[in-house]
Amino acid sequence: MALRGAFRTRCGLLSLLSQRLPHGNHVRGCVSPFLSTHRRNNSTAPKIKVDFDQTAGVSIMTLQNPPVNSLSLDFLTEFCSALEKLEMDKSCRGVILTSGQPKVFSAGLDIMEMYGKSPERCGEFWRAVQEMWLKLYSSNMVIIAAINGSSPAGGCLMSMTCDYRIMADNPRYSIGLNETQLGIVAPFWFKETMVNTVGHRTTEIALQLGQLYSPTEALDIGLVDKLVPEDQIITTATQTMTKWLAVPDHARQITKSMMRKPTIDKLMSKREPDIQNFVSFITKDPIQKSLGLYLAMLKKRKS
Ligand SMILES: CC/C=C\C/C=C\C/C=C\C=C\CC(=O)SCCNC(=O)CCNC(=O)[C@H](O)C(C)(C)COP(=O)(O)OP(=O)(O)OC[C@H]1O[C@@H](n2cnc3c(N)ncnc32)[C@H](O)[C@@H]1OP(=O)(O)O
Repeated sequence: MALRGAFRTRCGLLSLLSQRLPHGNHVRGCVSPFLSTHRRNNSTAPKIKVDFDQTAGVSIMTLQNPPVNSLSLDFLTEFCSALEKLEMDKSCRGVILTSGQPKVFSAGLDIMEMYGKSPERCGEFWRAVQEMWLKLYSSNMVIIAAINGSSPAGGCLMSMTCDYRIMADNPRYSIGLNETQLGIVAPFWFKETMVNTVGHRTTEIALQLGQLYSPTEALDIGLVDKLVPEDQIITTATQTMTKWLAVPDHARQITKSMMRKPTIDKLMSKREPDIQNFVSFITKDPIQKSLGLYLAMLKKRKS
């Protein structure tokens, strides 16, 4: 049933894009799903900047994958490797995640990684998405998200893996799991991460509608924990970190694990079927057509 519903994607995509277009700039006419070019970030520049304050034991990880910090395979690989290094460094007890790109924390999974790719490549990509989630969600460090821009879908997932979320109080920004609006389905571990964050009923509504929330709405439902003016986001995250690091590590870590272990264990025991499920879903023709349309519309709304 879920798959059948998800195949009715054209309508969902169009309605999402027309909702998102600023100031009545609606999609006009028919958009070709065929994309001959797409500006890619093929740069070899580091996609993650790590600034470690040895005295405080805190690293700031700045996401810098222009233009919108989409989670590509390269980005995820570099991110996991940087996080693993910090995890293994006993002098690093806390991480602040933030974006180096204007207006966007992360645009979520890189749609180009799911469009027109071989099943093998899609599988490799999905394993990297799982790995990012597993590393963040099970980290022994305190992780605080300093959400200084929009954070849809995978960007919201990334934020929800953190222990505390501070968002810039700018009504132009939005956050949420909007997958259904793209005609795709948030996997069970996305869903459970959201349930663990905002509760079952709120998640049920949010996921079915593919709802994106303004910062004020996100604060209301508990999707973020604090709103601050954008220029205060890092100082607030640093102050919050000091409070969290005042708690003895072992007690905090065991408590965190107790809260999150059932969800982590569930994905660990279903990793391969979850990859197969994703590959078989995403490579279906109707899903591919929808993703193509969505990408084309993302570009078109600029012109
Ligand atoms: C039964 C179930 C079985 C299995 C499970 C199956 C499926 C689950 C599968 C997938 C789950 C996916 C989760 C995701 O994360 S999907 C990604 C969703 N993301 C979005 O919808 C965000 C789209 N982007 C935006 O809304 C905006 O770009 C923005 C608000 C983030 C920023 O707006 P701006 O106005 O600042 O920037 P733009 O001009 O829109 O974009 C600039 C540039 O970047 C390109 N782009 C934007 N987002 C993405 C993206 N996610 N991936 C790739 N590329 C992206 C955009 O096209 C522009 O490109 P050009 O400069 O025109 O080349």
